[in-house]
Amino acid sequence: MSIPPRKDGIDDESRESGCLERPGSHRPVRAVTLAAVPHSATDVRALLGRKVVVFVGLMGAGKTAIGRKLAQLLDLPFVDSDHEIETVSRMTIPELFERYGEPEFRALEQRVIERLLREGPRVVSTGGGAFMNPHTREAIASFGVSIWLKADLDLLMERVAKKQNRPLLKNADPRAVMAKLMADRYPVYAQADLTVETRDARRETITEETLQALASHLQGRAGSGSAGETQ
Ligand SMILES: Nc1ncnc2c1ncn2[C@@H]1O[C@H](COP(=O)(O)OP(=O)(O)O)[C@@H](O)[C@H]1O
Ligand SMILES: O=C(O)C1=C[C@@H](OP(=O)(O)O)[C@@H](O)[C@H](O)C1
Ligand SMILES: [Mg+2]
Repeated sequence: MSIPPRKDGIDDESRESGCLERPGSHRPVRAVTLAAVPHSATDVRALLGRKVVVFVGLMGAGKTAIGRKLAQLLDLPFVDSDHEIETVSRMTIPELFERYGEPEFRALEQRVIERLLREGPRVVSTGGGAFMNPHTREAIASFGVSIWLKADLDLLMERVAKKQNRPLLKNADPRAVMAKLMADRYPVYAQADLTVETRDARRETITEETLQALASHLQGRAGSGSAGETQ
């Protein structure tokens, strides 16, 4: 009794050798797919050249946390624009909002980010409202590669609940405020050069995924000479 052929039509010898024969041809074709080789941080650093990596996105997305880790991987300086604002003003963000109001905070934020962008290659994590300013967006487009770190509402709310340092959320219904900010800001964040979806995963995992997304983006630019992409 002969062994019935397998349903997929591939004989055992071909399966073991990883070679298939195309119907009507005698040239063996490799049936194995090479996994994409991850890019090293050194490659990405070289591809970046003088560009600044800029994180944008809503409060709680992890811009500060992931930006810091990515800077370590790339061996670049890390600056968080909110921390820089606090240093130059010698006030906390809530104090600035309270004493001078949001418009003053936004003006200072614009000046600080423009300076940081001119100071050479680095990773900059911005505060959630910074990218809404058209001048800041323009400066980021000239000097940087922008990454929108995108998260869902539940994750954002879980993360921001840990600290009471975000004046916009000092409200009876912070979830409704965040939902409104999502509706207002997402079309603008979508103008970033690339989007990285984040989730409840280890910082190291999200940072590595960000590195690979950045590599693909920069390689695309290097290869095609195109201005950029939005995912
Ligand atoms: N991948 C992650 N896993 C667990 N906690 C995270 C992660 N990313 C950020 N966090 C935490 O969530 C909170 C908000 O992150 P943060 O980086 O400050 O966000 P953003 O700067 O976008 O507002 C912080 O307490 C931070 O430690
Ligand atoms: O979304 C915003 O407008 C803000 C986000 C905050 O930064 P994070 O996004 O780092 O929390 C901080 O800049 C300020 O409270 C205003
Ligand atoms: Mg932050």
